Amino acid sequence: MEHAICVRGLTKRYGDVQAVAGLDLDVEHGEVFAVLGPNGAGKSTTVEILEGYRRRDAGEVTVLGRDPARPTREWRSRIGIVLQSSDDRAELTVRETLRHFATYYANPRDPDELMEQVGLADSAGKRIRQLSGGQRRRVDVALGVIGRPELLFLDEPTTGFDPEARRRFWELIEGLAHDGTTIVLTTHYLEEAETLADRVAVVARGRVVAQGDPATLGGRATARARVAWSDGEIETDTPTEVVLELSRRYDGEIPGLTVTRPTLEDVYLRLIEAEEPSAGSAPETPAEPVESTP
Ligand SMILES: Nc1ncnc2c1ncn2[C@@H]1O[C@H](COP(=O)(O)OP(=O)(O)OP(=O)(O)O)[C@@H](O)[C@H]1O
Repeated sequence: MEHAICVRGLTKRYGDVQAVAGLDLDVEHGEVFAVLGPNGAGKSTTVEILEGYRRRDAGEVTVLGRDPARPTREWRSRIGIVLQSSDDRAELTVRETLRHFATYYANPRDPDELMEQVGLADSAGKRIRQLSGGQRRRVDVALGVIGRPELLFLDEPTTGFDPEARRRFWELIEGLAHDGTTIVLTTHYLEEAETLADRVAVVARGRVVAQGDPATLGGRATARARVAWSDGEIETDTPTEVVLELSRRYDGEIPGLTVTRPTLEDVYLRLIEAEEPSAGSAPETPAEPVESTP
């Protein structure tokens, strides 16, 4: 079967800024795919092109079998989008909002069940403008999934969530993924990507610089382990031997023992640093935005 999303050689320029610079990407049906990258890397631009809300300059793009530059109503109804927050329904209650949006779809989720799932049941009668930032975000997510989309785009979905709300949200996403929804997620939370994503892509300067299973990205699983204890630490390829040796030395329990491998954040930061223009060389783009002449 063809990929849910297929991108080859995608480019997009805004004036002097090359926002997307030859990006390749495949997302399989049913997977959770996280797009990581620093501010300005080109993530939102790419996702907006995939959603059919931004024109590309060049490249081949297929989303659910169609070119998103030529969207149809039927194609749009198969896609759910959660943007970086919207306030336009401020005077309606949560329940009214969900019921209203449910009428747009042929086979919507039940609004009451959905409010329960996203943790909004207690706020059902509140007006949107009375909600906290985190609660509004849950409304956004509920609206993104109410039409049972095959493909769901989530743009930084848990920004502003407290830890408990984030956990509940992750459970909701895991449930959707379990039911077969393909999910594309942009996030700055590495833990979120690690928890939810089957695969991640790291985008820097408009290109994918690494992609794969978050557990093995950038050689993570085979990287040297760090064994630390209260009197020292060592990097090693054979942590078991080191621990056995230490155990003999201490004749039992090793005080303060930890054995760690690079975290996803370690690997991510290394990849991003490698992409930054090296110190002393001239940057490709000015650090400060310059006024473009009309
Ligand atoms: N509408 C626009 N007009 C001009 N430049 C833009 C526009 N949208 C984005 N850019 C520029 O394109 C580059 C990529 O931006 P984009 O929003 O795609 O990055 P991002 O990876 O999503 O960043 P963030 O993590 O901050 O959301 C940036 O340099 C940005 O300033």
